[in-house]
Amino acid sequence: MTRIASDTMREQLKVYFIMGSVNCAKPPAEVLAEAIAGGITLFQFREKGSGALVGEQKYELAKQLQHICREHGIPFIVNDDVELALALDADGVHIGQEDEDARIVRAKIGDKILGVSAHNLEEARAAMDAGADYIGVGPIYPTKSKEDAKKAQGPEIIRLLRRHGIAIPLVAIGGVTADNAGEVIAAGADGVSVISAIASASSPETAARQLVRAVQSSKKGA
Ligand SMILES: Nc1nc(C(F)(F)F)ncc1COP(=O)(O)OP(=O)(O)O
Ligand SMILES: [Mg+2]
Repeated sequence: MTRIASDTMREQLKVYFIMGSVNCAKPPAEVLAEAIAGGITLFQFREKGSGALVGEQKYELAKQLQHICREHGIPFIVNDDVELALALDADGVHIGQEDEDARIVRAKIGDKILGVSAHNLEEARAAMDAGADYIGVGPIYPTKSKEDAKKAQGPEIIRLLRRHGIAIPLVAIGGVTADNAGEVIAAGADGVSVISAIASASSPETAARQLVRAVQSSKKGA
């Protein structure tokens, strides 16, 4: 296995759905299947926050969601929990600044996809040096999906990183919706990552489809 090519990573980042059981009004498997039908390009299992599953229940839910992703050719990324990602042979992991060191995680996961959160130029450069395949930048807008989220920075942070030569695949996260996705792509993001915009929607399929359209039309306009 070799590391994912940047162009392939950029394609996969287009509409990146992140979810766990606490984010879903309907059964998570149903929400994920609908999101995939709506055209999401990547999925992250993020079982976190008050009421999140742990242990065997968390493992079983992850396996169930990974199976749905595999059936539809959608890469399955695990948030934070590197051991779970290895146990499931997931396609990759996402870690933040407060999680395990990126270099150590890269050594553990070999050529699997490694995503790293970055909030500024220094963190973005460090993530690249540590071998990240993409960076998650945000929160761009205020978010209710992450209890300890930092202050929203707006699309300007994306423009700043690109202006300083940060060319790595980059996904914007934090309060992104179909209404603001266009300005995030125009600022230089390769894709958008969402939790509640899809997970809390009455129709996750429609919500995903609207995000896909918003990203595609912004890229066409580029
Ligand atoms: N989970 C994430 N996924 C992304 C992605 F790029 F994938 F969109 N970007 C950022 C985060 C946030 O990661 P982190 O700062 O560790 O907080 P948490 O573990 O609570 O999510
Ligand atoms: Mg984390």
